[in-house]
Amino acid sequence: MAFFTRQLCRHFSSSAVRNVVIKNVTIIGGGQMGAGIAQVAATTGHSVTLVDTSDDILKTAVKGIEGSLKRVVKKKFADKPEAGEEFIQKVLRNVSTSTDSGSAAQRSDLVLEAIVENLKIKQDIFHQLDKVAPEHTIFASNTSSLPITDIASTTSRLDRFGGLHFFNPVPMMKLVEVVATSATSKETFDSLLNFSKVLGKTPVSCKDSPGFIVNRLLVPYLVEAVRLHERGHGSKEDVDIAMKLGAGHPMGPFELADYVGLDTIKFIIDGWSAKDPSNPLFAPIEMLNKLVAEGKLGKKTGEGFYKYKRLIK
Ligand SMILES: CCCCCCCCCCCCCC(=O)CC(=O)SCCNC(=O)CCNC(=O)[C@H](O)C(C)(C)COP(=O)(O)OP(=O)(O)OC[C@H]1O[C@@H](n2cnc3c(N)ncnc32)[C@H](O)[C@@H]1OP(=O)(O)O
Ligand SMILES: NC(=O)C1=CN([C@@H]2O[C@H](COP(=O)(O)OP(=O)(O)OC[C@H]3O[C@@H](n4cnc5c(N)ncnc54)[C@H](O)[C@@H]3O)[C@@H](O)[C@H]2O)C=CC1
Repeated sequence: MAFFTRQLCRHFSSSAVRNVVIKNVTIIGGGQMGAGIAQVAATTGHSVTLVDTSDDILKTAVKGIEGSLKRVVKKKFADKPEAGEEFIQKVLRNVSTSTDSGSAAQRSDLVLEAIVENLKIKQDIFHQLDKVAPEHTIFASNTSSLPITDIASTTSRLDRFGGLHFFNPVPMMKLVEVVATSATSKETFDSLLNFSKVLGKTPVSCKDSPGFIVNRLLVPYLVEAVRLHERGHGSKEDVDIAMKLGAGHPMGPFELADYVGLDTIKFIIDGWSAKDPSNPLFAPIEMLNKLVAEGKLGKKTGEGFYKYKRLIK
């Protein structure tokens, strides 16, 4: 039946592809974001294949998903630990792993990419997958900062390409920014919007403009926090306390930067700086560059702006 559906879909011209009901999902990248998205998609009954470059990374990703599910069931099944364990096993059965993105994509309604924030690497992956994925398959990127139009440009399915920008930690954060390029079809956009809702998230519609909505506003705030500190106008600790107690943020800017990952932040700043070199917002951030050069990438490596006892997974 799946084979028949695939063949049928191959016969559609791209403009004839209807709304795709997303059931089988391939997620490329099993890091913080990919693992979180896989967890939420599997929890909501999707069949998920998580792809990364090695089995070791994938093992760590699945362990991370299990750990996060344990936190979820502690609440959800507080009085029924056995039902909680059953729930975890049921969700995990919906997740398979692979180092072969091509064969995973062949079985997918949606290929969602959550790999390093590097345009060329993202473009190369989608270029390869475009050749093997069924005609109806929608491609989407979870990029924080790169134009979806640029990522999609190496494929022949511009109408079936959009942005699905999740927030970290994915199981807790309710927002998804659904991004349409000028070429994204209405059917594709509606399918992505609907998928976000089925995941239990609240989607907002975004144009393919730098930073979409949240990061357009968040990045200047985070940059100004670090500049303020570099000018000697406040310690990291005081800046974080101030923004938590004075502005009601759950994390201060330095805590949040460590949580996002300083390598990812550096990719974002360097990428925007290359595009807009005279913009003072993107001038090099010495503290950030030094920490990344030392491999101190934030909470995920145990040290960033702060030191952590327990690594997050
Ligand atoms: C300064 C540097 C300058 C650099 C400038 C450049 C800037 C460029 C930046 C670009 C950023 C790009 C990132 C991006 O694209 C978009 C993003 O994702 S931005 C990040 C958005 N996320 C946030 O803002 C997170 C804010 N924090 C929180 O909401 C909370 O702190 C958090 C929910 C993470 C944790 O809550 P907290 O109360 O602090 O801690 P607890 O550990 O007690 O957790 C509370 C509650 O939540 C459960 N939980 C937490 N994490 C998970 C998980 N992963 N899985 C399952 N459950 C989880 C936990 O179990 C607790 O449950 P209880 O029942 O309440 O005990
Ligand atoms: N960290 C955050 O708070 C957020 C990040 N994002 C975006 O999500 C994407 C991923 O970010 P994170 O999960 O934080 O990064 P991460 O560093 O935790 O994970 C990236 C994963 O991609 C894998 N990978 C790299 N190249 C690959 C390839 N060619 N094929 C398959 N897997 C590959 C890596 O092995 C790693 O496991 C980035 O585009 C980032 O901008 C979006 C929202 C929030």
